[in-house]
Order: sequence, then C-alpha cells, then structure tokens
Amino acid sequence: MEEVITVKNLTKLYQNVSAVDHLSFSVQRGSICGFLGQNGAGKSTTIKMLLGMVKPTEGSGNILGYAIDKEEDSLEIRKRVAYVAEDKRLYDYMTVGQIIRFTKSFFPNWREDLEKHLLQEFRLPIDRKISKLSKGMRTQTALILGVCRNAEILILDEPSEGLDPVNNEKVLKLLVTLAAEGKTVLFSSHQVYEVEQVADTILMLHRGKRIELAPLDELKSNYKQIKLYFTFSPPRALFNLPGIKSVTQEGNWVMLLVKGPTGPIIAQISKLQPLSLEIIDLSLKDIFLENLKAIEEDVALQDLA
Ligand SMILES: Nc1ncnc2c1ncn2[C@@H]1O[C@H](COP(=O)(O)OP(=O)(O)OP(=O)(O)O)[C@@H](O)[C@H]1O
Repeated sequence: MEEVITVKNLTKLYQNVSAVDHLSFSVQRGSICGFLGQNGAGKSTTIKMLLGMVKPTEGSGNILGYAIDKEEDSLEIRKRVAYVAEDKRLYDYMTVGQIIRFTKSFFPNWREDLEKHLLQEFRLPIDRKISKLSKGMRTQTALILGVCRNAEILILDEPSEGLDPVNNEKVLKLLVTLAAEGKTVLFSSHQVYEVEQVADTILMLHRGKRIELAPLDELKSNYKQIKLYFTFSPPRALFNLPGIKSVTQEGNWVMLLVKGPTGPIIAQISKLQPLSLEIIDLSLKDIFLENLKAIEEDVALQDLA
C-alpha cells in the first residue's frame, strides 16, 4: 500500500501552548482516515501544517512526496490536495452559482458530473448570495468546491458541520464513493458515530499527542470491556495488570477497559472468583471516551504521586 501522507514528529508550539506534540502518522492511498480529538486537541493545527499554512516548530512530513515545510513544495501540495476548512470561508458577495463558476475556472479537471449531482442532492439555491446561506448550506457549498476539483487527496476539517442528518448521510456516502474511486480522505469530526460509519482508519489525538492510529477493525477488536461482579468490593490494586487501561468500580461491580488480548487478564481475574464476568464489544465512541478517561486518570495519579 502506498503512503500518500506521512508525518514524523510534527510539533507546533504557540508561545507556551503545545498544539501538536511530536505527532507521527501516515495515511494510505484510497483510505478514509477519521481524525478524532476533543476541542483544542490539535486537529486543525495538524491539517494546517500539512497544507503549509502553519509552519511546524519541529518535525517533518510529506504529501505525495512533497515536503510540507518547503514553500515551493507547498504549492504543489495545494494543487493536489482539496481542503475544506473548518470555518468554510467563502466569498460572501458571490452567489452559489458564481462561486462555483469562479472556482472551476482554476481547475481543468473539474468534475461537472459531480457538481450537477451534488447541486441536485443538496438542493442548493444557485442564485442566492453566500452571505444569505444557512450554516449547513455554506458547508454544502464548500464541499462542492472542494470535491469537484477532482484532487487526489481530500482534507476536510469537520465536513458535516451544520448539516442535518439527511444531508450528513449524503456527505458520508460521497466520501465512500470518492475513496472507492481511489481518492484519499482525511477528515476531522466530532461526530464519532459518523466516523465509525465511513472511516477505515482512525487517528486519535489528545492534547497534541497521538493516542491511537489503527485500522478501525483492528481498534475494535483490540479494545474490550470486562464487566465483573464480586461478592465483595475488591481492592482496586488487584486490577493493576498489564493490558488494563482503566478501572471503574461501583461497589461490587468492576468495569475494566482492556487493550490487547483478554485471555491472560481473564486467567488472572478468575482467581478472584467473580460471580459474573462479561466481555463487551465497544463502539468507536466508547473506545475514544474510555481512552480519554484513562489518560485523565493517569494524569490524576501522576499528580498525586
Ligand atoms: N494561532 C494560534 N495561536 C495560539 N494558539 C493557537 C493558535 N491556533 C491554535 N491554537 C491553540 O492550539 C491548540 C490546538 O488547536 P486546534 O485548533 O488545532 O484544535 P482542534 O483539535 O482543531 O480543535 P476544535 O475541535 O475545537 O476545532 C488549542 O489550544 C488552540 O488554542
């Protein structure tokens, strides 16, 4: 598989704020990579560094072989990568039709078929000024402008922002169709459920640091929750076992977040003779939230030490 985006130790410091902290990852051609992270995790800063809009403090990266921190390469990257920004900035004084005509004049490979299809799908008012569009309509217009360029790579910062569930579904389908055509998609989103629906690879960020990068299937088979019930309230220290990322206890109930094989953990725990033991599959949302909880618990423990 060909890696079309590669990033090594990418770091951005804004004065004393560490926005992105030694981040390394790669994205394969044709994949849909879902970029997850809480507000302020560093997703947009990472994306802006990829596109040469923000200069990295440290580290390197390349897109289709072009270095992200070289100005001349950056121009090539912007030709080959379609970017839909978080703020969906558009020329407010133009109408939808005008901005489409204006944008397409710069791109010889413009997808007329896709433009027609998306205008029909979104039912956008072609003669309405951008300044008079709703938030969702702005997002739809920005997506049309990005997607119809027919770029090899699409980088979308919250592409479903402001969209209703019906239109959101249309955008998700669009991403899948584009990936099937060989395009590569990197998109950030706070809608974990929608990321789970379409992404094949997940990149999770927390306070600028990578906490996960894995195919979705692998991630889901790697994380399990073990729910236990005891006849007594077991001391938490009994669960300090390798592979257990977090422990939640409510009286005699214990919930463990496990990363990796559950077998060795179950063998150990069985010695404590739990009255019931259940292994539960987790959704991507659970995996994301539980990871964040485990990190916060670690930080709290370190602060106590
Ligand atoms: N130009 C800037 N100057 C100073 N700090 C900045 C600047 N841009 C971003 N930051 C800080 O860097 C951190 C990461 O911000 P970033 O916008 O990359 O996060 P994000 O994951 O995209 O968040 P959100 O999901 O809320 O859009 C935040 O603490 C933010 O305040």
